[in-house]
Amino acid sequence: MPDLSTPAVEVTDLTQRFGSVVAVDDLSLTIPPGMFYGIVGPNGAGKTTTLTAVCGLREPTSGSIRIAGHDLRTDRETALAQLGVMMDGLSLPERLTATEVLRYSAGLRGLDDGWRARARDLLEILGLDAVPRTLIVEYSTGMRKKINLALAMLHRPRVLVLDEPFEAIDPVSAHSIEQVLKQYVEAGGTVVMSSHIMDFVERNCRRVALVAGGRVLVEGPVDEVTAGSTLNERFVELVGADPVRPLEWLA
Ligand SMILES: Nc1ncnc2c1ncn2[C@@H]1O[C@H](COP(=O)(O)OP(=O)(O)OP(=O)(O)O)[C@@H](O)[C@H]1O
Repeated sequence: MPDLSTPAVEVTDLTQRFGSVVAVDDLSLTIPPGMFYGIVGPNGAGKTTTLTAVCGLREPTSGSIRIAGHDLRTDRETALAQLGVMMDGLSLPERLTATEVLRYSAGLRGLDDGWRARARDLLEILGLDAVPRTLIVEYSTGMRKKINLALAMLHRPRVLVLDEPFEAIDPVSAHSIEQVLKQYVEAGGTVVMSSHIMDFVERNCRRVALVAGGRVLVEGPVDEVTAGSTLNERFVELVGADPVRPLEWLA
């Protein structure tokens, strides 16, 4: 069972500037352990930038991050050991097969032999066991997502950080991934994920943060945030949607 007194992830006053662009603007989030936590927001809201900082992949302009109580700056190795990360753009050893990549990762992490059974299960559930000889370089976008998820889970981290995990994933695979993540949370893990799939967030996440312009617009239990509407409706209401003017050249 998770230590319920220590947040799984604590982001305090996080700011990330890129030149004159303020991608994340004094953002704070406290993510309790043992739950599905969703981060939603429009394109360019700062979701990926926030998750990139949480994973220790970029030093923020200012602010602090703690993973299961470990400060990412002062206790980096222990903080990162708590995390499994699935983000686009993370490089993979392209000339290896899925099993070889998992073996490589297990070796780097110094995992005991239990990784083999976990790897078999993950490859089977994610449907990657059907292409045992295919090299990563030959993988489709969705297959890359899946091997990244397997890599993220292989060492049984306390916290999984997933940036848009269902983008480019077919419905059957999405269903399998949803079941895997549910089991992971039931076993005490924490999933922090960004998504544009409101339906998924509403169905699975216990809490949600709606981010726009690098700030948290609203945060709380999903049913409080939705307040009787759907998450999709609340999203549009809070973020604001401009009416689309008629395109005369389509007439
Ligand atoms: N490396 C970078 N250099 C410059 N600007 C960046 C960089 N990364 C992100 N930005 C800018 O920061 C802002 C937030 O981007 P971010 O990718 O975090 O948004 P997002 O909420 O993940 O969006 P999406 O839903 O489209 O993936 C955007 O204005 C983006 O253009």
